[in-house]
Amino acid sequence: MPLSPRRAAVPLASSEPVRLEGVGFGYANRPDVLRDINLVLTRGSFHFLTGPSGAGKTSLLRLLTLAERPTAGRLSLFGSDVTGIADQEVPLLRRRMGMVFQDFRLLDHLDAFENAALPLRLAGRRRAEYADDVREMLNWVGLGDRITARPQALSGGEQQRLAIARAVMAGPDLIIADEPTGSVDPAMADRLMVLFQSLNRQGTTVLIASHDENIAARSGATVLRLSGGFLREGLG
Ligand SMILES: Nc1ncnc2c1ncn2[C@@H]1O[C@H](COP(=O)(O)OP(=O)(O)OP(=O)(O)O)[C@@H](O)[C@H]1O
Repeated sequence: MPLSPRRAAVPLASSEPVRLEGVGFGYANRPDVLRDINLVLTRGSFHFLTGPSGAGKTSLLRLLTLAERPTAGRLSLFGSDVTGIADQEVPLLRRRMGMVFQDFRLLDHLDAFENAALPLRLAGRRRAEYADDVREMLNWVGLGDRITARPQALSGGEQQRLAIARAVMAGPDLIIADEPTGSVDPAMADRLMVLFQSLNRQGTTVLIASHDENIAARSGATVLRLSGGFLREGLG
């Protein structure tokens, strides 16, 4: 098995990492993208978010990672109402999340090891404590021989795997991943799913947005579907 991320010893403040009540969202001067979204992700749940291109999957994830604020309704994370949270309060909350973005957002001046180790460094851990774990994780995602490579020297698929390694490295309470297997082949996609599932079994709440309804169905996770701005459960 891949990893045994050291989870924080502190108990979770809430058994509901995510709660949306009547949440709406729209970009300026455009029709609303999300309407009356009601969703609770309980601790240790695993959900896929599907829906056609443009349905609002990324927009919903951007609300959850606090890159955007709802234009209606109420959003709570880890038991706190964050609907109107101030920007300066966001980084601390984000430390409890592992985020995989569609454009990866790796740091170009850091090599693969340092990128993957970033959440551990931010958590104040010492390199000697985490170096073996980081190497083990990079091996697991197939980057064992690319440890000293900078992101710009990695292929799209390798960057995606590195972004996932970074997101899961510190054993976050909540993983929010946007098309995390979009740039890898099916065998690697299944391997990466094992990583998410292994963390999920340890209590991490996982939400993955994906076009790939096959991988969603195979995962056995609850599937949520966005269509016309509304959310419903189930495939198709
Ligand atoms: N920054 C923005 N400003 C204005 N409109 C936006 C912005 N980002 C997205 N949109 C629009 O919001 C709608 C939802 O986009 P979003 O990226 O959330 O969909 P998606 O389901 O993630 O799509 P995809 O599967 O193609 O990534 C689309 O109509 C899109 O054009």
